Amino acid sequence: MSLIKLDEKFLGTELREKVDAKMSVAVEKLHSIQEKSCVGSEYTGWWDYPQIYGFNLVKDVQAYINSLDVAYDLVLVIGIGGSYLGTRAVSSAMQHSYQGLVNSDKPLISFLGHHLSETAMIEVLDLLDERQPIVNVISKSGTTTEPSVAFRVVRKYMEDRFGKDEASKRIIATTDKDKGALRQVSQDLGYKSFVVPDDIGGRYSVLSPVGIVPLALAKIDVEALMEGAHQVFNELKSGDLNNHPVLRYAAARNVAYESDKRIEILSYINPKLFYVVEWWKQLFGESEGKDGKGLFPAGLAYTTDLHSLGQYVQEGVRNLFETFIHFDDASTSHRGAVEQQLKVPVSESNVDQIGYLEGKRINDINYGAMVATKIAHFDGQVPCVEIQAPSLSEKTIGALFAFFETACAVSCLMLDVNPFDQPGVEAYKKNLFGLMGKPGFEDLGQELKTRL
Ligand SMILES: O=P(O)(O)OC[C@H]1O[C@](O)(CO)[C@@H](O)[C@@H]1O
Repeated sequence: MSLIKLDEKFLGTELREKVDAKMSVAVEKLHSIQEKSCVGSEYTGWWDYPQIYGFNLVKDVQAYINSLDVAYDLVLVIGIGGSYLGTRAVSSAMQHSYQGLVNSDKPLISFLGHHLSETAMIEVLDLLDERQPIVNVISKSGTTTEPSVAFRVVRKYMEDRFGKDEASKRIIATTDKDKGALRQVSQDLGYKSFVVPDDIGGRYSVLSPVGIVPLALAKIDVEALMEGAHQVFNELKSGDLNNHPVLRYAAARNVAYESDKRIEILSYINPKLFYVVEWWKQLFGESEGKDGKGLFPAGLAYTTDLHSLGQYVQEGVRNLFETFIHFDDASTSHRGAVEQQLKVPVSESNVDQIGYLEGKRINDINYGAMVATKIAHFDGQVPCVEIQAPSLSEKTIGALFAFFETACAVSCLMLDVNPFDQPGVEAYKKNLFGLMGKPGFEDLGQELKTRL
């Protein structure tokens, strides 16, 4: 039985039949990934990564962390896109939302290098002042502008505060095994370093050292994360693949696209999943949005967004396909791993007119709102599927990573696009080089300035 399930009831009969008819193609595309015969096959190192490398990686990283001779209470992750989103997805979901303000034996985790906001950088420097930081700078290419700028700022801060020797013990680099400026800097300054595998692109890299090192530093259960992913990859190696939720989700997206849907909304009812959805947006956006094709990946937080964008989803342009994501019973306390429940209190007066909810768990009301929304959206011509996972944990998030990575690659192949490149991202990067005067981009810079 699959760890993650897919409910297709509200896809509608017509689309469900179309999904059935697509399943042989989905299975064939999965096999082309497994056999490394698909387009972009040189970047399929994420497939089955837990079994091949992941569990050993976890042991190596834990051994390294146990051998650290600096104390820390803050992990600062510097990276952008696939070099930070997976880590942020897991840490936001698993740590207390007010980590740092409530009692906890776990370090705070913070992020930089994913923007160019001076104010936000200054605020992170303020935070570093309050803490004993350890820094993990992560860039596969080692040359991305945003993390390079942030790292230069933080490196100076660390060297000024701790001196070069101790700073080099508090900085860990994760980058290409031999290419790029970050590899050079870490060799020159003696940083501990980890390698981003050649055959894994940024957005598929969360289970590699890119995610495992910072998450382990933050004392998150990375072995369980790996175990969850391993379980899903294993499920996809045999059995009745025609009915496997990963492939049915990929086929449902494809069928929705062919039925003129152009936007996929990933809806969630637990605010702690915000960055899981941000991770998903990069995964599908960079993988599928090319050659003039692809569903635009959007995220909606319910019930919050029902009071802002809900009107559009119900009655705006009918080009939407919606995927709901639901974890069973997500109320475990992140302070002590003790199951906690919260019910609507009984009240003598019913002046607020919610007496009918007395004694009900908030979670049950929340799920009720999700089901109500799903039916309403289906009735408003938005075909919907629901991804159902066991209770929120490192293991289920790991399973979800494997679920979405595989579904994304299959979905792209069904659309005849390369799931593993992102040529379109270069356009803004080149323009920025031109406008900021990078050597070699002077002519482009001149030309752009005449257009301003
Ligand atoms: O790890 P790097 O090389 O800094 O790249 C970060 C991100 O930038 C991109 O190359 C472009 O957005 C992503 O694919 C990647 O996740």
